[in-house]
Amino acid sequence: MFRRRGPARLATTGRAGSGGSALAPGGGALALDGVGRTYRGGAVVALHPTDLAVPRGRFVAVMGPSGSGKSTLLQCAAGLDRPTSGSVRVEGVEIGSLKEAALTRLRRERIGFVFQAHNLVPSLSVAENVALPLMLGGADGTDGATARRAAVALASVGLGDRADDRPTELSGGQQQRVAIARALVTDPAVVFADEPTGALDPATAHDVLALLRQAVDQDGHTVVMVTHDPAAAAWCDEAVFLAQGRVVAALHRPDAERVHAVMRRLGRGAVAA
Ligand SMILES: Nc1ncnc2c1ncn2[C@@H]1O[C@H](COP(=O)(O)OP(=O)(O)OP(=O)(O)O)[C@@H](O)[C@H]1O
Repeated sequence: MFRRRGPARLATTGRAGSGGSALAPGGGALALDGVGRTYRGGAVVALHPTDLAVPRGRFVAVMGPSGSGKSTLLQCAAGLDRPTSGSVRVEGVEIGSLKEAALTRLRRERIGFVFQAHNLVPSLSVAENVALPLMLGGADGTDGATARRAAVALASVGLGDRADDRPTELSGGQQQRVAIARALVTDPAVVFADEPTGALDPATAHDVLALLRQAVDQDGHTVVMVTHDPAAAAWCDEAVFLAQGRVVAALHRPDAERVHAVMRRLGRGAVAA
């Protein structure tokens, strides 16, 4: 388990002989056990076998140089890609054992996604966009309960008064907040955020990160966020650093300066913390 308090740690524990790394063993919201991904019959190793356990109610940043395996890790953890080795458990459910339909349902109901491009549907209202995961899951849109859940999620991101607008009537930051409401509306086990502030100016990025932090602190959500930005990582409880497909470092309660220092080291080719 991650520790809430304690000294900063750069050290990670390796899997003997595999180069994988673990912040901590155990279950919780998300657990990767020896998850690896290769391409071209093993010629390209995007992710070496990796262990990672994320307890509920944590905000975790995944960082590392370009090509280090961040997206690969995220895609495997979120059930968007099938790893070539190891297992992923979401709330204890091993997703590799699920058939495609069950995996789709798990992704829809237990996982939230926030991407750099928010992918809102322009022809739907803001409220309808937020309700979309519920509707796709078979919710009855006419009984009021779906609309109420969407309204609560929208209010939680401060956009309760924009429910009837179209996404194009909102600013980029507001659209990203709608995307966060949409990710949270199903009360997922884990929210995966891939560069959620990559397209935003610093002030707007600040607001979006504060919302994700609030989702963790106030509502007990779990967020795993890929980011290149040390200032974004500083909002997290933990930062894990990848280099050449391996977890090579971790920071507890990271601050931007220490994150910068690790990234500088990794940029110079140092892969051992
Ligand atoms: N479909 C694929 N076929 C072959 N190699 C791939 C494929 N997808 C990813 N890779 C390789 O796997 C490695 C990790 O890629 P990944 O996209 O996970 O890195 P990343 O850290 O997310 O990079 P970035 O920060 O630039 O988005 C890279 O060397 C990449 O070229």
